[in-house]
Amino acid sequence: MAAVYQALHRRVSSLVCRLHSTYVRKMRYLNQLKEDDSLCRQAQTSGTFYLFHNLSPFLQKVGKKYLVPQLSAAEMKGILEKFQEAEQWIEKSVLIGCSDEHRPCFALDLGALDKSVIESELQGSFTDLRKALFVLDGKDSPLLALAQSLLRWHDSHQYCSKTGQPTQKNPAGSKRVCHASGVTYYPQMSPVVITLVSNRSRCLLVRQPSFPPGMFTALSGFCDLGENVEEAVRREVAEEVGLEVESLRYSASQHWPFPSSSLMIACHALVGAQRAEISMDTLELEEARWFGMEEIVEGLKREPSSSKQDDGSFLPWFPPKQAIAHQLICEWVQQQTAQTA
Ligand SMILES: NC(=O)C1=CN([C@@H]2O[C@H](COP(=O)(O)OP(=O)(O)OC[C@H]3O[C@@H](n4cnc5c(N)ncnc54)[C@H](O)[C@@H]3O)[C@@H](O)[C@H]2O)C=CC1
Ligand SMILES: [Mg+2]
Repeated sequence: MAAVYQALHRRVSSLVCRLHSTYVRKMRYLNQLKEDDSLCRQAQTSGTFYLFHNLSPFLQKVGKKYLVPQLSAAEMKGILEKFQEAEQWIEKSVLIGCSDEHRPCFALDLGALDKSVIESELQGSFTDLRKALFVLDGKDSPLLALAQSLLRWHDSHQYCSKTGQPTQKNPAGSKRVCHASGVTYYPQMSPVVITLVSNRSRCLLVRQPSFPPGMFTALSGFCDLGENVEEAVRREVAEEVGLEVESLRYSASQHWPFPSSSLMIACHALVGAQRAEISMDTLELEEARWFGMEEIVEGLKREPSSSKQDDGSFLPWFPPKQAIAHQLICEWVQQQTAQTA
Protein backbone atom coordinates (compact mmCIF):
# COMPACT_ATOMS: atom_id res chain seq x y z
CA MET A 1 0.00 0.00 0.00
CA ALA A 2 2.85 2.34 0.98
CA ALA A 3 4.57 1.68 -2.35
CA VAL A 4 1.37 2.51 -4.26
CA TYR A 5 1.00 5.71 -2.23
CA GLN A 6 4.63 6.70 -2.87
CA ALA A 7 4.28 6.05 -6.60
CA LEU A 8 1.12 8.13 -6.67
CA HIS A 9 2.79 10.89 -4.70
CA ARG A 10 5.75 10.92 -7.13
CA ARG A 11 3.40 11.09 -10.12
CA VAL A 12 1.40 13.98 -8.61
CA SER A 13 4.63 15.82 -7.71
CA SER A 14 6.00 15.42 -11.22
CA LEU A 15 2.70 16.65 -12.73
CA VAL A 16 2.67 19.67 -10.39
CA CYS A 17 6.30 20.29 -11.25
CA ARG A 18 5.57 20.31 -14.99
CA LEU A 19 2.92 22.96 -14.38
CA HIS A 20 5.51 25.30 -12.92
CA SER A 21 7.24 27.90 -15.03
CA THR A 22 10.81 27.40 -16.28
CA TYR A 23 11.94 29.95 -13.71
CA VAL A 24 10.27 28.23 -10.75
CA ARG A 25 11.65 24.82 -11.77
CA LYS A 26 15.12 26.27 -12.18
CA MET A 27 15.10 27.94 -8.76
CA ARG A 28 13.82 24.77 -7.11
CA TYR A 29 16.52 22.71 -8.82
CA LEU A 30 19.26 25.09 -7.69
CA ASN A 31 17.95 24.93 -4.15
CA GLN A 32 17.94 21.13 -4.31
CA LEU A 33 21.58 21.16 -5.42
CA LYS A 34 22.46 23.27 -2.37
CA GLU A 35 20.65 20.93 0.00
CA ASP A 36 21.39 17.51 -1.52
CA ASP A 37 25.16 16.82 -1.50
CA SER A 38 25.06 13.63 -3.57
CA LEU A 39 22.86 15.27 -6.23
CA CYS A 40 25.33 18.16 -6.37
CA ARG A 41 28.36 15.83 -6.71
CA GLN A 42 26.57 14.10 -9.56
CA ALA A 43 25.78 17.48 -11.14
CA GLN A 44 29.49 18.39 -11.09
CA THR A 45 30.12 15.60 -13.60
CA SER A 46 27.72 17.11 -16.16
CA GLY A 47 28.14 20.79 -15.29
CA THR A 48 30.12 23.61 -16.85
CA PHE A 49 32.94 25.50 -15.14
CA TYR A 50 34.08 29.13 -15.06
CA LEU A 51 37.79 29.36 -14.23
CA PHE A 52 39.48 31.83 -11.90
CA HIS A 53 43.07 32.32 -10.82
CA ASN A 54 43.51 34.15 -7.51
CA LEU A 55 40.03 35.59 -8.01
CA SER A 56 40.67 36.83 -11.58
CA PRO A 57 38.28 35.29 -14.14
CA PHE A 58 39.52 33.59 -17.30
CA LEU A 59 38.56 35.46 -20.50
CA GLN A 60 39.16 34.86 -24.19
CA LYS A 61 39.37 37.66 -26.74
CA VAL A 62 37.68 36.86 -30.02
CA GLY A 63 38.06 39.74 -32.46
CA LYS A 64 37.11 42.80 -30.46
CA LYS A 65 34.84 40.89 -28.10
CA TYR A 66 35.68 39.31 -24.76
CA LEU A 67 34.09 35.95 -23.95
CA VAL A 68 33.96 33.88 -20.77
CA PRO A 69 34.48 30.26 -21.75
CA GLN A 70 32.56 27.62 -19.84
CA LEU A 71 34.50 24.35 -19.67
CA SER A 72 32.87 20.94 -19.50
CA ALA A 73 33.80 18.52 -16.71
CA ALA A 74 35.82 16.51 -19.28
CA GLU A 75 37.78 19.61 -20.32
CA MET A 76 38.41 20.43 -16.66
CA LYS A 77 39.73 16.94 -16.13
CA GLY A 78 42.05 17.40 -19.13
CA ILE A 79 43.49 20.60 -17.65
CA LEU A 80 43.97 19.12 -14.21
CA GLU A 81 45.71 16.07 -15.66
CA LYS A 82 48.29 18.43 -17.18
CA PHE A 83 49.28 19.27 -13.63
CA GLN A 84 49.01 15.68 -12.43
CA GLU A 85 46.41 17.10 -10.09
CA ALA A 86 43.78 14.83 -8.72
CA GLU A 87 40.15 15.35 -9.61
CA GLN A 88 39.50 16.41 -6.01
CA TRP A 89 40.02 19.89 -7.39
CA ILE A 90 36.49 19.75 -8.75
CA GLU A 91 35.39 19.47 -5.10
CA LYS A 92 36.65 23.00 -4.56
CA SER A 93 34.18 24.38 -7.08
CA VAL A 94 31.15 26.43 -6.10
CA LEU A 95 27.70 26.38 -7.67
CA ILE A 96 26.78 29.69 -9.27
CA GLY A 97 23.69 28.92 -11.37
CA CYS A 98 22.20 26.68 -14.04
CA SER A 99 20.75 26.92 -17.54
CA ASP A 100 17.00 26.71 -18.22
CA GLU A 101 17.68 23.06 -19.15
CA HIS A 102 19.15 22.47 -15.67
CA ARG A 103 22.78 22.25 -16.72
CA PRO A 104 24.52 23.41 -13.57
CA CYS A 105 27.30 25.95 -13.69
CA PHE A 106 30.23 26.05 -11.26
CA ALA A 107 33.22 28.31 -10.63
CA LEU A 108 36.66 27.09 -9.63
CA ASP A 109 39.77 28.97 -8.55
CA LEU A 110 43.00 27.36 -9.76
CA GLY A 111 45.16 29.87 -7.92
CA ALA A 112 47.62 27.24 -6.71
CA LEU A 113 48.45 26.13 -10.28
CA ASP A 114 50.76 27.80 -12.82
CA LYS A 115 48.69 30.50 -14.51
CA SER A 116 50.71 30.69 -17.74
CA VAL A 117 50.25 26.96 -18.48
CA ILE A 118 46.45 27.29 -18.24
CA GLU A 119 46.46 30.52 -20.26
CA SER A 120 48.44 29.04 -23.15
CA GLU A 121 46.48 25.77 -23.02
CA LEU A 122 43.12 27.54 -23.22
CA GLN A 123 44.27 30.58 -25.25
CA GLY A 124 43.04 33.36 -23.07
CA SER A 125 44.03 35.23 -19.95
CA PHE A 126 43.05 35.64 -16.34
CA THR A 127 41.82 39.24 -16.12
CA ASP A 128 41.21 41.54 -13.19
CA LEU A 129 37.48 41.35 -12.37
CA ARG A 130 36.92 45.12 -12.42
CA LYS A 131 38.24 45.24 -15.98
CA ALA A 132 36.33 42.08 -16.95
CA LEU A 133 32.98 43.50 -15.75
CA PHE A 134 33.37 46.54 -17.94
CA VAL A 135 34.34 44.72 -21.15
CA LEU A 136 31.83 41.85 -21.01
CA ASP A 137 28.25 41.57 -22.20
CA GLY A 138 25.54 42.01 -19.58
CA LYS A 139 24.65 38.37 -19.00
CA ASP A 140 28.09 37.11 -17.90
CA SER A 141 28.95 40.01 -15.57
CA PRO A 142 26.54 39.17 -12.69
CA LEU A 143 27.61 35.50 -12.75
CA LEU A 144 31.30 36.42 -12.58
CA ALA A 145 30.60 38.90 -9.77
CA LEU A 146 28.73 36.23 -7.82
CA ALA A 147 31.43 33.63 -8.52
CA GLN A 148 34.25 35.86 -7.32
CA SER A 149 32.35 36.86 -4.17
CA LEU A 150 31.65 33.22 -3.30
CA LEU A 151 35.20 32.04 -4.05
CA ARG A 152 36.60 34.91 -1.97
CA TRP A 153 34.28 34.08 0.92
CA HIS A 154 35.40 30.42 0.93
CA ASP A 155 39.03 31.43 0.74
CA SER A 156 38.71 33.66 3.80
CA HIS A 157 36.49 31.35 5.90
CA GLN A 158 38.63 28.23 6.03
CA TYR A 159 38.68 28.19 9.83
CA CYS A 160 36.00 28.36 12.50
CA SER A 161 36.22 31.68 14.38
CA LYS A 162 35.08 29.91 17.56
CA THR A 163 37.35 26.83 17.67
CA GLY A 164 40.10 27.68 15.15
CA GLN A 165 39.47 24.27 13.53
CA PRO A 166 39.20 23.90 9.72
CA THR A 167 35.70 24.32 8.27
CA GLN A 168 34.35 22.10 5.48
CA LYS A 169 32.42 23.39 2.49
CA ASN A 170 29.37 21.54 1.14
CA PRO A 171 29.66 20.49 -2.54
CA ALA A 172 27.54 23.44 -3.74
CA GLY A 173 29.62 25.88 -1.70
CA SER A 174 26.51 27.45 -0.16
CA LYS A 175 27.87 27.00 3.39
CA ARG A 176 30.80 25.82 5.52
CA VAL A 177 30.53 23.76 8.69
CA CYS A 178 32.87 23.38 11.67
CA HIS A 179 32.39 19.81 12.83
CA ALA A 180 34.10 20.55 16.17
CA SER A 181 31.67 23.30 17.22
CA GLY A 182 28.73 22.44 14.97
CA VAL A 183 28.65 26.05 13.75
CA THR A 184 27.44 26.55 10.17
CA TYR A 185 28.77 29.58 8.28
CA TYR A 186 26.86 31.10 5.36
CA PRO A 187 28.30 33.50 2.74
CA GLN A 188 27.90 37.10 3.84
CA MET A 189 27.55 40.44 2.15
CA SER A 190 27.53 44.00 3.41
CA PRO A 191 24.61 46.32 2.72
CA VAL A 192 25.74 49.62 1.19
CA VAL A 193 23.51 52.62 0.47
CA ILE A 194 24.22 54.57 -2.69
CA THR A 195 22.38 57.86 -2.89
CA LEU A 196 21.91 60.40 -5.63
CA VAL A 197 21.31 63.62 -3.70
CA SER A 198 19.49 66.34 -5.61
CA ASN A 199 17.91 69.69 -4.91
CA ARG A 200 15.55 69.39 -7.85
CA SER A 201 17.53 71.34 -10.50
CA ARG A 202 20.99 69.94 -9.65
CA CYS A 203 22.40 66.67 -8.41
CA LEU A 204 25.41 66.04 -6.22
CA LEU A 205 28.31 63.81 -7.25
CA VAL A 206 31.57 63.09 -5.45
CA ARG A 207 35.11 61.85 -5.95
CA GLN A 208 37.28 59.76 -3.66
CA PRO A 209 41.08 60.10 -4.08
CA SER A 210 41.28 56.47 -5.25
CA PHE A 211 38.91 57.01 -8.22
CA PRO A 212 40.32 57.20 -11.75
CA PRO A 213 40.93 60.85 -12.79
CA GLY A 214 37.74 62.69 -13.73
CA MET A 215 35.30 60.07 -12.42
CA PHE A 216 32.45 61.32 -10.23
CA THR A 217 29.74 59.13 -8.72
CA ALA A 218 26.86 59.15 -6.25
CA LEU A 219 27.49 59.13 -2.48
CA SER A 220 27.92 55.69 -0.97
CA GLY A 221 28.45 54.17 2.44
CA PHE A 222 28.22 50.91 4.38
CA CYS A 223 25.13 50.52 6.60
CA ASP A 224 25.93 50.49 10.30
CA LEU A 225 24.63 47.74 12.54
CA GLY A 226 21.15 48.57 13.85
CA GLU A 227 20.33 50.98 11.03
CA ASN A 228 17.59 50.72 8.45
CA VAL A 229 18.15 51.91 4.88
CA GLU A 230 16.55 55.32 5.49
CA GLU A 231 18.75 55.96 8.53
CA ALA A 232 21.88 54.87 6.66
CA VAL A 233 21.09 57.26 3.77
CA ARG A 234 20.44 60.20 6.13
CA ARG A 235 23.62 59.52 8.12
CA GLU A 236 25.91 59.03 5.09
CA VAL A 237 24.65 62.24 3.42
CA ALA A 238 25.11 64.17 6.69
CA GLU A 239 28.57 62.67 7.33
CA GLU A 240 30.03 63.02 3.86
CA VAL A 241 28.58 66.31 2.56
CA GLY A 242 26.93 67.92 5.63
CA LEU A 243 23.41 68.06 4.16
CA GLU A 244 20.06 67.01 5.62
CA VAL A 245 17.86 64.72 3.57
CA GLU A 246 14.23 65.86 3.32
CA SER A 247 12.81 62.85 1.54
CA LEU A 248 14.10 59.74 -0.16
CA ARG A 249 12.91 57.21 -2.69
CA TYR A 250 14.20 53.68 -3.27
CA SER A 251 15.25 52.98 -6.86
CA ALA A 252 16.86 49.53 -7.24
CA SER A 253 19.59 47.29 -5.87
CA GLN A 254 22.63 45.47 -7.21
CA HIS A 255 25.09 42.89 -5.99
CA TRP A 256 28.55 44.41 -6.22
CA PRO A 257 31.64 42.23 -5.68
CA PHE A 258 33.85 45.10 -4.37
CA PRO A 259 35.50 45.50 -1.91
CA SER A 260 34.40 41.97 -0.94
CA SER A 261 30.66 41.49 -1.46
CA SER A 262 28.17 44.33 -1.15
CA LEU A 263 24.46 44.69 -1.67
CA MET A 264 24.15 48.16 -3.18
CA ILE A 265 20.81 49.75 -2.26
CA ALA A 266 20.22 52.71 -4.55
CA CYS A 267 18.06 55.70 -3.56
CA HIS A 268 17.25 59.22 -4.70
CA ALA A 269 17.34 61.79 -1.90
CA LEU A 270 16.05 65.36 -1.94
CA VAL A 271 17.61 68.13 0.11
CA GLY A 272 16.09 71.57 0.62
CA ALA A 273 17.09 74.17 -1.99
CA GLN A 274 17.80 76.74 0.75
CA ARG A 275 20.24 74.56 2.64
CA ALA A 276 22.35 73.21 -0.22
CA GLU A 277 25.78 74.33 0.91
CA ILE A 278 28.17 71.38 0.87
CA SER A 279 30.49 70.76 3.78
CA MET A 280 32.67 67.89 2.60
CA ASP A 281 34.27 65.16 4.73
CA THR A 282 37.86 65.58 3.54
CA LEU A 283 38.96 62.29 5.12
CA GLU A 284 36.92 60.30 2.59
CA LEU A 285 36.27 62.66 -0.30
CA GLU A 286 38.47 64.67 -2.60
CA GLU A 287 35.67 66.62 -4.25
CA ALA A 288 31.90 66.99 -3.89
CA ARG A 289 29.86 69.34 -6.03
CA TRP A 290 26.55 70.10 -7.65
CA PHE A 291 26.04 69.27 -11.33
CA GLY A 292 23.40 70.88 -13.55
CA MET A 293 21.46 68.96 -16.18
CA GLU A 294 23.65 70.03 -19.11
CA GLU A 295 26.89 68.99 -17.41
CA ILE A 296 25.39 65.61 -16.51
CA VAL A 297 24.22 64.95 -20.07
CA GLU A 298 27.69 65.84 -21.38
CA GLY A 299 29.39 63.68 -18.74
CA LEU A 300 27.24 60.66 -19.64
CA LYS A 301 28.46 60.88 -23.24
CA ARG A 302 32.12 61.13 -22.24
CA GLU A 303 34.50 58.15 -22.20
CA PRO A 304 37.30 58.02 -19.58
CA SER A 305 39.83 58.20 -22.43
CA SER A 306 38.33 61.38 -23.89
CA SER A 307 38.11 63.24 -20.58
CA LYS A 308 41.74 64.41 -20.46
CA GLN A 309 42.29 68.01 -21.56
CA ASP A 310 45.39 69.63 -23.04
CA ASP A 311 46.32 71.26 -19.72
CA GLY A 312 46.35 67.82 -18.02
CA SER A 313 43.06 68.31 -16.15
CA PHE A 314 40.10 65.96 -16.59
CA LEU A 315 36.50 66.67 -17.54
CA PRO A 316 33.92 64.80 -15.44
CA TRP A 317 32.72 61.36 -16.53
CA PHE A 318 30.47 58.89 -14.70
CA PRO A 319 30.52 55.15 -13.93
CA PRO A 320 29.60 52.85 -16.85
CA LYS A 321 26.15 51.30 -17.20
CA GLN A 322 27.10 48.13 -15.28
CA ALA A 323 27.33 50.20 -12.07
CA ILE A 324 24.08 51.10 -10.34
CA ALA A 325 25.32 54.69 -9.91
CA HIS A 326 24.93 55.06 -13.69
CA GLN A 327 21.29 53.99 -13.45
CA LEU A 328 20.60 56.54 -10.69
CA ILE A 329 22.12 59.34 -12.79
CA CYS A 330 20.07 58.32 -15.87
CA GLU A 331 16.86 58.20 -13.80
CA TRP A 332 17.55 61.71 -12.54
CA VAL A 333 18.02 62.94 -16.14
CA GLN A 334 14.73 61.31 -17.18
CA GLN A 335 12.92 62.82 -14.22
CA GLN A 336 14.27 66.29 -14.99
CA THR A 337 13.37 65.94 -18.66
CA ALA A 338 9.82 64.84 -17.79
CA GLN A 339 9.40 67.78 -15.41
CA THR A 340 10.56 70.40 -17.87
CA ALA A 341 8.66 68.92 -20.86
N1 LIG B 1 28.16 49.92 -7.99
C1 LIG B 1 28.28 51.24 -7.85
O1 LIG B 1 27.71 52.01 -8.64
C2 LIG B 1 29.11 51.81 -6.74
C3 LIG B 1 29.65 50.99 -5.76
N2 LIG B 1 30.31 51.52 -4.67
C4 LIG B 1 30.83 50.57 -3.66
O2 LIG B 1 30.35 50.92 -2.38
C5 LIG B 1 31.35 50.62 -1.44
C6 LIG B 1 31.18 51.46 -0.17
O3 LIG B 1 31.28 52.84 -0.44
P1 LIG B 1 32.25 53.78 0.44
O4 LIG B 1 31.89 55.19 0.09
O5 LIG B 1 33.66 53.36 0.24
O6 LIG B 1 31.82 53.42 1.93
P2 LIG B 1 31.93 54.30 3.30
O7 LIG B 1 31.53 55.71 3.02
O8 LIG B 1 31.13 53.57 4.34
O9 LIG B 1 33.46 54.35 3.67
C7 LIG B 1 34.30 53.23 3.62
C8 LIG B 1 34.86 52.97 5.02
O10 LIG B 1 33.84 52.43 5.82
C9 LIG B 1 34.36 51.49 6.76
N3 LIG B 1 33.53 50.27 6.71
C10 LIG B 1 32.40 50.09 7.46
N4 LIG B 1 31.84 48.90 7.21
C11 LIG B 1 32.59 48.29 6.28
C12 LIG B 1 32.49 47.03 5.60
N5 LIG B 1 31.51 46.16 5.84
N6 LIG B 1 33.42 46.72 4.66
C13 LIG B 1 34.43 47.61 4.39
N7 LIG B 1 34.57 48.81 5.00
C14 LIG B 1 33.67 49.16 5.94
C15 LIG B 1 35.84 51.32 6.39
O11 LIG B 1 36.57 52.10 7.30
C16 LIG B 1 35.96 51.91 5.01
O12 LIG B 1 37.20 52.50 4.77
C17 LIG B 1 32.67 50.90 -2.17
O13 LIG B 1 33.68 50.06 -1.68
C18 LIG B 1 32.35 50.61 -3.62
O14 LIG B 1 32.87 49.36 -4.03
C19 LIG B 1 30.47 52.86 -4.51
C20 LIG B 1 29.96 53.73 -5.47
C21 LIG B 1 29.32 53.28 -6.68
MG1 LIG C 1 31.37 56.85 1.25
